[in-house]
Amino acid sequence: EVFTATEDIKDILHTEHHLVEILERYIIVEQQKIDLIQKYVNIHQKDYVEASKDSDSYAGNPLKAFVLIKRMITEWPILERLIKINTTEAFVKNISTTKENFKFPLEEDLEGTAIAITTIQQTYNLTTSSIANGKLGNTQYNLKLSAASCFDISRRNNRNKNLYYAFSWMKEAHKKIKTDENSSVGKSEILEYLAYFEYAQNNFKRAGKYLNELLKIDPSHPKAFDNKLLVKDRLEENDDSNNKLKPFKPNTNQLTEISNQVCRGELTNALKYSSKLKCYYANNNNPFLRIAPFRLEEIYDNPKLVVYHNVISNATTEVIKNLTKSKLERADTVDKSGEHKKVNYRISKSAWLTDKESEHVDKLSKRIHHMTGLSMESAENLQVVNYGIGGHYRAHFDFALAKDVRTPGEIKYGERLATVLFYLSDVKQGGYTAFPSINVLIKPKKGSALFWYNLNSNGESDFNTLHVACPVIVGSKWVANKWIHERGQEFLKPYNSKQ
Ligand SMILES: O=C(O)CCC(=O)C(=O)O
Ligand SMILES: [Fe+2]
Repeated sequence: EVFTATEDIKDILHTEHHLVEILERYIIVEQQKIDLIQKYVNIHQKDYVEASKDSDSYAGNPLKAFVLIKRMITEWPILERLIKINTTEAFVKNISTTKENFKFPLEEDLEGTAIAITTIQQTYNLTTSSIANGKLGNTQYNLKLSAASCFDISRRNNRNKNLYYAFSWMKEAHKKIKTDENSSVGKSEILEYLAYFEYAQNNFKRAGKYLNELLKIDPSHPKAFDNKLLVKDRLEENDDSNNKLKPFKPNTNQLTEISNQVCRGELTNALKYSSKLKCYYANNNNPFLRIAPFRLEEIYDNPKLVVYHNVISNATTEVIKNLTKSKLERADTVDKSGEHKKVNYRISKSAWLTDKESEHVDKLSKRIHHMTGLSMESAENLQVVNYGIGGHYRAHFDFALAKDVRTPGEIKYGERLATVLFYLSDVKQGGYTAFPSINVLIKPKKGSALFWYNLNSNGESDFNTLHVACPVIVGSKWVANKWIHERGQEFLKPYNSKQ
């Protein structure tokens, strides 16, 4: 699928462009054909008008007869052949090779993108109307969704039992259909859904209202009449408990709620990227770094969380992204049985790069050693990630939990002691890294890196390192993870190393 990495969406844009070029060529060829046929028709009609005035003298004129016969003998066969030339076949073949050789979206991409819109909406508290009219966050884009698109998003939410948003998008479709005359979705379909949603919320009055509206435009609607009787019964029951409204609520849970709040920057005293604990140039007593020390910003003390500014050059970020592009695979998680599973709480594609693969990757590992003072002996390869539409990763720890199965690497090298998270791109809107337990929110900045310890000074899992990749609203987010394990750090005593 393509929606899980914005890099792949770019390919889709190229695919459509290529298809349109084929269409343009097809139009030219067909147009030439039509033009020639039209020319023949015109000549005939001109002659015919003249001949019908006096067909005897027309037919008796040797010159006119010659021209007519010649046209029939020589030009008609050409025309016949021309009409028979099958330009469609080559065209169809061209289209299907394009579909084979270019990336083409699937139904699951449409589904994934619709879900992504709802995720963005829920995380950032955006109204359906504003999104449907092209507004994302504080930015107005030049795009309005049609009634049919709103209807589609509603139905997908309905199928996923996300009734709050299904209802909201259907109301939006209803609003839009009033001005959308050539809509591919009918007003009666929308009204039928709205009546059903109102009924499900015990709002029988409104359900009745929608059914009346439906019967007005479609008096023989197969279900509307029966449903109206049902609604009437419920209204006449006069049973209070029955008539209590049960408004839909967004599906959520406490952890999602807190994650969303921190992603929105709403948690009280949430530390922002620029709120400085301390900012200084570090050289870690490394002679290399005395010349070009790292610009380091301390964000949090316990767990230790720091940002290194401008730690990776533009050239290196581009090389790393390019090395990754052909290898990107949908991020999955490994379940208890050891099976890889695609999950909707992690919308991204990723690939691993080894130090051997490129001197840029190798240099980066050495740089991490100089930055952190930690040994790279037990570090994992570099994981490069490109997020997709609404790309995110729900609240998680980078260390394994007690219930998780340990990978052979984890058994051999110990836990993920520390994480270095490089930002390989800026993100236009959204896509922050958030730490709900300590109210820290970090805005991705191309070239900087976030570093934190996952284990406390006793080597125990630090649950305050819980973190989220907040949904990307607009933009392409690229990051790279380097996980450093316990093994190899024994003599470095990194735990208590205070600068
Ligand atoms: O992309 C981010 O902001 C965080 C990524 C992350 O936590 C991970 O990949 O483990
Ligand atoms: Fe993580």
